[in-house]
Amino acid sequence: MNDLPRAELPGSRSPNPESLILASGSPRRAQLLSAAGYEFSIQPASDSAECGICSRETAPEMVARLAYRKAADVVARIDQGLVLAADTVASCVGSILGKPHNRDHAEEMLRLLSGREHDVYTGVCLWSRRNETFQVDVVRTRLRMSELTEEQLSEHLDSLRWEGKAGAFGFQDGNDWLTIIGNDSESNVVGLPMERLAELLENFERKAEKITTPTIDSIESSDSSCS
Ligand SMILES: Cc1cn([C@H]2C[C@H](O)[C@@H](COP(=O)(O)OP(=O)(O)OP(=O)(O)O)O2)c(=O)[nH]c1=O
Repeated sequence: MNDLPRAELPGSRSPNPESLILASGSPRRAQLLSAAGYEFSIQPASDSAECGICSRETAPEMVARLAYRKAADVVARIDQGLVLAADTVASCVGSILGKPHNRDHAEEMLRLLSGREHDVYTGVCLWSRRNETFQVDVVRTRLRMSELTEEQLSEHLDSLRWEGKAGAFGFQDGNDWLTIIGNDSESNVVGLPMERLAELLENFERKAEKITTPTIDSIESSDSSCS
């Protein structure tokens, strides 16, 4: 056991002795972790960890891969700690919607989502530097967006609340045209599935995989069509 302060892991019977490092620049992820009482430091992954497109990937495969890449990027820069990385996208009628590049892109996404049900996926990667083990998981939340009027669309685009948000909307912004279907996780939409995260942290030592296993290849595809 080292001398670092322990990560506070609510609900955990044996707290992980490694300090928790959030590998994210997302203010929403930091807020969710703080609100749940976790102690952590922040080291965002570099932008290059998030690039890479593979046309054959599904949304859950993509968020798993990107969460893994973001964690790996930060792990390479630290000597100790338990790294937590995540990636969130929306998925609707076969299209994967990440963060919009500009207003037109945001409008295109919202017109696709308008009046439809869609899924938000968040991939989470926990990676122990001490043990060189990792675990990746993906959580889905199903939502419905009411048909947007032209006025609602313009108001939302003008507000710029779409910036930096997958699918060009923020569930946390309290829009009455967005609802979660069933009991799916709300925090998952905003960037971290807190209920699943607590379970992952609780069971991490038992379920994490050694870094040298072939599982890595299934996450970090070496396929040449994926750059
Ligand atoms: C769907 C949705 C996404 N989001 C946000 C969460 C994420 O910050 C963002 C998706 O982009 P991500 O690439 O997952 O995260 P990020 O670039 O903001 O931060 P980092 O890579 O450093 O971790 O969209 C909301 O805030 N509300 C929502 O309702």
